[in-house]
Parts: sequence; C-alpha cells; structure tokens
Amino acid sequence: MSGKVILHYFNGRGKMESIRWLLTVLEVEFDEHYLTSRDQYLKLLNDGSLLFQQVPLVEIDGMKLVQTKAILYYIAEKYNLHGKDLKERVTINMYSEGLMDLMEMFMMLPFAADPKSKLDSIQSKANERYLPVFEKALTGPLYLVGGKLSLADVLLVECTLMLEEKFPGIMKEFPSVKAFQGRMIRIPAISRFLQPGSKRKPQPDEGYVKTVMEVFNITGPLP
Ligand SMILES: N[C@@H](CCC(=O)N[C@@H](CS)C(=O)NCC(=O)O)C(=O)O
Repeated sequence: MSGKVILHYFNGRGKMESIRWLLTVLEVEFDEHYLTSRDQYLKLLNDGSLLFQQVPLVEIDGMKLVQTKAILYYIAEKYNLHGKDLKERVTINMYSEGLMDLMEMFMMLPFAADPKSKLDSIQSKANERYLPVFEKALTGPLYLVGGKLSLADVLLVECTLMLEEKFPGIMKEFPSVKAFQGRMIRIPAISRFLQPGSKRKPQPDEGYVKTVMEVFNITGPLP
C-alpha cells in the first residue's frame, strides 16, 4: 500500500465528495481510482477490500477505510479539525451529521422516480430545518465550533454551494451563512478547488447515473 491517500469511488460526487473537500482544505494530496465497471467492484469485493461491500473506500495510513462518517472523523481528528475536547467534538459531529443528512438527499435525487417532489422537499427542509440552525450558530462567530475551522465548517460550505446550484436565491434569508460562505471560498485551497479542472466533481449527469446503476446492478428507480 503506497503512502499516498487513495480514494476508490465513482468519478462523481456521491458520498466521496465531502472526503475530497476535507482532504483539499487540508491540502492532503490524494489519487483517485474510479469505479467504471461492475468487474472492478467485484474485484474490490473479492479481494476483501470492502468491509460492508460498499464504497467509499479510502486507503490511508496503511488502512482500508469504509463508512463515510468514520473516514471523515478519522481525517478530521488526524489533522486537528475535530475540536479540542469531547464537547466540541460532539457538537461538530451533530452539525456534520445534519449536513450529511441534507446532502444525502441531493445524492439520491438522480436515482429517484419523482425528482421534482424530492427537490421541493429538500428546499423546504433546507429552509425550515437546516439553514436556520447554521444562521443562528454563525450570527457573531466566524466558525461553527470553538472559534476555529472544523470539519463542520468544511461540510457547511460544500452544502451551501450545493443548495445554491439548485435554489439560487436560497441564502437571501440567511445572511450570516452567506457571509460565512464568502469567507470560506476565499481560503486559497477552496478557491483553487472551485476552479475548473480541480478534483471537485460536477453535478451528477446521465453518464454518472448509468455507471452507478451498472456497477451495482440497479434496475429501476430508488425509493
Ligand atoms: N453507510 C455507508 C453507506 C455507503 C453506501 O451506501 N455506498 C453505496 C455507494 S454510494 C454502495 O456501495 N452501495 C452498494 C451496496 O450497498 O450494495 C457510508 O456512509 O459510507
């Protein structure tokens, strides 16, 4: 196993995108092995790389890690983006898991039978359930937890950009979150990541959906 971090996933956002964001902000270099065929997935299964038969898989520090949250928490902990004590850590995890719940709804959209109604539901949940929490937390403070950058901040900037792709005016009612986003995207590593040609993945297209369905033998829309 080489010393470099290796990501095994599709050439698309999905559950790996937040891991790409975190590594990018930390300026940790990584290589990507894209899953493009069912045979590649079966090979990972057969060589025992996938603990629960699922990707994302991240090779790091001599380990083969699966489970997105566990991977994010490991990297955040290793590079000091996971709070200074247990109370900060649990707060970071609460914010992070809320954001992951919201972003997961976007991930499922291209596989849904009725994406329009799902999109409406994402918009109202974002407005009523999620963004008010972050607006309150960021009214005053520059960062979500402990006065310094953490995993939760990285996920929040990713999520706000994702929301604006689908609902361009959504941040109008949330000025503190919008100001936070403005500060975050000026961080040089993030600013580079947002330029064309970076490792940031675009919104899912038909090709991405087709590959995922072939790799996992999915035959119809997901619930
Ligand atoms: N709890 C896991 C879920 C991972 C997951 O659902 N991965 C999908 C691809 S995004 C997968 O491998 N699906 C194949 C399967 O479940 O058989 C995580 O968060 O990493």
